[in-house]
Amino acid sequence: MPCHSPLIIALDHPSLDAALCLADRLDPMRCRVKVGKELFTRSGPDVVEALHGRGFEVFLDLKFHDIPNTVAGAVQAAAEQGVWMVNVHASGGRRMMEGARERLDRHGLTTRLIAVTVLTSLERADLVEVGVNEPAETQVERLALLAKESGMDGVVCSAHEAGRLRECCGDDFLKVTPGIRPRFAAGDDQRRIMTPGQALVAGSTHLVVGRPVTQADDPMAALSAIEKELAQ
Ligand SMILES: O=C(O)c1cc(=O)[nH]c(=O)n1[C@@H]1O[C@H](COP(=O)(O)O)[C@@H](O)[C@H]1O
Repeated sequence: MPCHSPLIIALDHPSLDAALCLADRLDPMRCRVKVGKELFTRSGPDVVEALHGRGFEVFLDLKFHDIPNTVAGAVQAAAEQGVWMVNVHASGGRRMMEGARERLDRHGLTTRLIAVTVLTSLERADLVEVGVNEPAETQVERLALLAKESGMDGVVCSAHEAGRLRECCGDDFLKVTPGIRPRFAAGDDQRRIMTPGQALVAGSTHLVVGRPVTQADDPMAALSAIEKELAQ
């Protein structure tokens, strides 16, 4: 059964056992799960298979960024594992994104393909240091429009930019927003943050939540508290 919740829980755990231990405390009808770089580098495809076996839809968050041929192959490999969603960096450029799209289409793979715009941990001063002399929201909009033109199903952005992207890219274009901090949680290393309720109102289609759930004494209770915030 497909999951209808907008919540994606980031399983940023150092081992397969730790990730599955957390997954076993969650309900696949009430959230999807995200497998990122650390977990995948340690556990490989086994973790994806184990999560599928437990009924979860998986967002494989490896943020591919390389020459077009390499990224197309990596995206295909991810999609062939049956993951629900995979991502690349929009700053890899049009030909990289188009190549990934074309590869999925050619093989009839329906995995959602999205592009990261500007990481939610970056603020103005960080962008200036890497040569981007514009506000984050301007760069996010530029990369989102490029991602849309290049055939992406949506983008990763902060909820602060979701509303503007709804206007320029449409409702159907996915806005997957990390940097979500429920009222009860700390900000950690995130910079462009919002509460779950505010993020949905702002135009996010999916909310990525990690530490506020995974580090909670009772992860399912934390998830319930977020659902309650969303219902308000
Ligand atoms: O692509 C992502 O998921 C991502 C993009 C981004 O801009 N910012 C961001 O935090 N993420 C991921 O979202 C998750 C956020 O985790 P918490 O900060 O613990 O809620 C982490 O797994 C990050 O890798």
